[in-house]
Amino acid sequence: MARVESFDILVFGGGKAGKTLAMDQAKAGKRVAVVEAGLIGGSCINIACIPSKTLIRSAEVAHATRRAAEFGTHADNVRTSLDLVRNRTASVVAEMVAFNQSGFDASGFELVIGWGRFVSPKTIAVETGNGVRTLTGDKVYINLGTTAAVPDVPGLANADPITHVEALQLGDMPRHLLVLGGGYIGMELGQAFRRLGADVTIIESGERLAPREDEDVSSALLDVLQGEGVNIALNCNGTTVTGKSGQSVSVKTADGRHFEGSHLLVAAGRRPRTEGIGLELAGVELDTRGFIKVDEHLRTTAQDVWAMGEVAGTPMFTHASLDDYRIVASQLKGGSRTTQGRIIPYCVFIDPEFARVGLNESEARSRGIEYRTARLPMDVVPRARTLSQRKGFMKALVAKDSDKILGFSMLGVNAGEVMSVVQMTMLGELPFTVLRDGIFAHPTITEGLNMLFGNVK
Ligand SMILES: Cc1cc2nc3c(=O)[nH]c(=O)nc-3n(C[C@H](O)[C@H](O)[C@H](O)COP(=O)(O)OP(=O)(O)OC[C@H]3O[C@@H](n4cnc5c(N)ncnc54)[C@H](O)[C@@H]3O)c2cc1C
Ligand SMILES: NC(=O)c1ccc[n+]([C@@H]2O[C@H](COP(=O)([O-])OP(=O)(O)OC[C@H]3O[C@@H](n4cnc5c(N)ncnc54)[C@H](O)[C@@H]3O)[C@@H](O)[C@H]2O)c1
Repeated sequence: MARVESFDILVFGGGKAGKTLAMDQAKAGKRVAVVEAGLIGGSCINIACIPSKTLIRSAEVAHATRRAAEFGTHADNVRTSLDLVRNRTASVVAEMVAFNQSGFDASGFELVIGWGRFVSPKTIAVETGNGVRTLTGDKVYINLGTTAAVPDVPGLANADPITHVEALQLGDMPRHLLVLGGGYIGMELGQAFRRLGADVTIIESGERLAPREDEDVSSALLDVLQGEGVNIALNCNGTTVTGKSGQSVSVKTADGRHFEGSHLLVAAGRRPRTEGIGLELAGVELDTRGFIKVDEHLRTTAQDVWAMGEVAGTPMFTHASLDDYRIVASQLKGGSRTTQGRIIPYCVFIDPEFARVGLNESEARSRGIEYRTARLPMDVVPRARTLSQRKGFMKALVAKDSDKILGFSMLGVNAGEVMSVVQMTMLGELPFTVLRDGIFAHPTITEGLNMLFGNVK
């Protein structure tokens, strides 16, 4: 039996929650190790949020340059070099990785690079470049994330589809990008590649984009994307795939539609990283969807083992994984923070952005909550006019029998930032009248909240 190295805290997977916990505990004087396959800083900075938002910014510049004449400037012969876009993305990622690495070094935890798997309760064998190391922890925290799901569509796996990982590293412009899935990744990357110069077709099995949002949101998202020439095919069921991504690929639907492209990006949801890593040897049980079963304190079914982030079924956002860190850190300090009742906002980084916090109408209805609504088209917000960014709307839900804000949705320029203002009002349990009557600087997008909440009847 290999020598077993003991730690106070052993973190399995260095995602947002895991790396933050490791730094925090190492700084507090604990002996801490993190087992990480190779992404220094986790998915967000290497292959997900940061590279995608960097690519999206390049796409915004390309789009704005093409619209330059509208603003009085002529920019002829606009062309995009995807290799330069890729280099910019890679350099932003490299800076973030270096920044994370220096934070890790300063905190003093041990980063063990290699593929890990449980070999017994609270004990992980890691295949490092220098042989296998076996580590155990008094307390173990699992933060392994998810990978792109490849749905069971005939011919799909054989077509070698790309995922977000490869899409964010392409150096040659796809002639025609087919995107399987019209969710967050499909919408964000679909619009970005269209703006960078590719033809794009999004192939979505559902009857509308973003089905968790209200129907008015789904149809506005459709208008925005179609308005820029993204071809969107809904209700695509019984699909089959032939050909190879990177050469020539085609997708057919059961009702006879047929899409031809040069590349196929699969963006059809996520799969937890729970297979083949010995969770059964550790006593860690899974739920019916294959995610790690946790309680509201993020405790797994194994003694002194917690799970955090996407692998634990937490909503798939970096800020939600960070809040999982807060929950486990609070327990280490004798606190009682839990996952119950937390408000997790989100923002889809299409342009204009879509952001939501709290309930939308369909959720309020399905929970039997009575509400009042207010709606405001972005077109009437003065700042949106000065920016020529007039698409979209704001919508708020207010309780029927009190002035409590129940939720806010916005498709519009700076939606993520405006949403945060509403979120602070909700966190402070302030009435909607604070946003109706507060003095906001003119002309900001946020001042639209005066008009929006003025529309609450
Ligand atoms: C394209 C894309 C864009 C996104 N954009 C946003 C966004 O704009 N905003 C937002 O909030 N969220 C976004 N997300 C979601 C966000 O990236 C995740 O929710 C976030 O990174 C939290 O992940 P995590 O902490 O669960 O784990 P991760 O960050 O995925 O960390 C898990 C770590 O475990 C390691 N690992 C896995 N298995 C093993 C093993 N057996 N041995 C050793 N190490 C292992 C992995 O290498 C990885 O580093 C995006 C996701 C994608 C895919
Ligand atoms: N801005 C952000 O915060 C951001 C950005 C990207 C990703 N994310 C996170 O990552 C998660 C995963 O993103 P995603 O886009 O992969 O998943 P998603 O769940 O958002 O969307 C997947 C879409 O694929 C469709 N689909 C599934 N199987 C299909 C099939 N066989 N054919 C056609 N369509 C099919 C689904 O109906 C759905 O609309 C998101 O849910 C989100 O939590 C967040």
